[in-house]
Amino acid sequence: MNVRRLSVEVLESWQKTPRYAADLLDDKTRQATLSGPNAAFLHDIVLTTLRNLTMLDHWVDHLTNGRHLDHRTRWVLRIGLCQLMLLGVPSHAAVNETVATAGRASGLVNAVLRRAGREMNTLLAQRKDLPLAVAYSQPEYLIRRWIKIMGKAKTEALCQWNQEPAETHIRLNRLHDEAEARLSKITGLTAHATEEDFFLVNPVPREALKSGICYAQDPSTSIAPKMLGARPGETVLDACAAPGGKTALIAQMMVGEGKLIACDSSPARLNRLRENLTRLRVHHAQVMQHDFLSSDAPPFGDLLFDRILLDVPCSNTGVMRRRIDVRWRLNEPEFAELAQTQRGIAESALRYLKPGGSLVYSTCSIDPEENQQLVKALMAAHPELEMAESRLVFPPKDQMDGAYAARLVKKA
Ligand SMILES: C[S@@+](CC[C@H](N)C(=O)[O-])C[C@H]1O[C@@H](n2cnc3c(N)ncnc32)[C@H](O)[C@@H]1O
Repeated sequence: MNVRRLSVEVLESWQKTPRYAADLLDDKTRQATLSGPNAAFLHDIVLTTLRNLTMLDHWVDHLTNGRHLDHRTRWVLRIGLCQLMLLGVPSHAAVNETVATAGRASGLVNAVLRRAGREMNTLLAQRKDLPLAVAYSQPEYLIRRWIKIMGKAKTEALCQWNQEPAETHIRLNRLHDEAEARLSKITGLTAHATEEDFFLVNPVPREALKSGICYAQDPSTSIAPKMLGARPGETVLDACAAPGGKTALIAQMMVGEGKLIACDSSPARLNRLRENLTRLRVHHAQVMQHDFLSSDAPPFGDLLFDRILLDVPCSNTGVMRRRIDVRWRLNEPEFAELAQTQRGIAESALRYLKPGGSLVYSTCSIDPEENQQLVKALMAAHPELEMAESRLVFPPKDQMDGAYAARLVKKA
């Protein structure tokens, strides 16, 4: 099984389809029945290549003297350089195995990778002098936008953060009676310093996740549900709920008492939400399909809620380390489009908030257009709203995924 050939296949289909790299990797791993070190190596090559795409292209262009290359040859060179320059694969293995996948371009690939071996130290040393967009492989418009928002030092810290492979955290699911006892027997868990019931895991405890005693989620995902502060007996709406990480935590806080309605507009994502809630033993949530941008009456009728969580769709700029596709799929006009969607969902959901009730608006974005500016405009249009608290998580400072949450109270 040639892992290099498989990685080129995954990267070529990533370029042709809008599918996520992680999903393509899962499919390929299954089809090729890869496991253990081979599966891990395939993941490493593909994700490291995508995370360093601009840097690798800079090297490809230098080492080929700017020669025009077909798509496949470029991917072969990128994965070859990725192994040599970034993954520390011994040069004979990186060169020979990559050349073997190159077909008619094998002569060129061989010459370029051998030249890279000779120039490696110089090329790596030159990285620090390159523009941030090249050295950290982030789109130029994002770098410009971030420098304007937060200055160069914080932008560089964020770029550095985004280049590290993401760690996996799990949350202990207290709705499962045996969760605590069973989790205590698992090795490789480190309790999170500040977020209760969250653990850094290595390796990922797949059987424990399947059994529902825990759920894979970053500690930052608990901020909005905790800010919402749902209590037993209340009537609570999670308006954009799928796949359900936050719904499950809200359900745990309500200890099964009261009314919890979990909505989402996407039927496919609602299926995942139902599966997750069943596995996590969330029995009292009612799952309903509703598009908060449509003029349809909501399936929960004229119910008003004590608390509403609005975990709206967003740019995902807080989770770019984890979601490698984001930087290459997002474009600048989308920020304004997203803000319009977010505002529309917020306007619609506000109608169902009781006087005296709380609405938590949250995103996994670090961009003010989707966060502070949006909430400010919403409050300006709704003088009945008061800001109770807000928090922006900045990954390099807080050492977790980026997120924003603001709790707005509707005056009684
Ligand atoms: C950030 S995700 C929610 C994540 C979820 N809260 C969790 O913790 O697992 C945003 C969700 O909003 C849903 N969504 C997008 N537009 C919507 C709309 N107009 N009305 C309701 N849900 C919508 C998407 O399908 C997506 O599942």
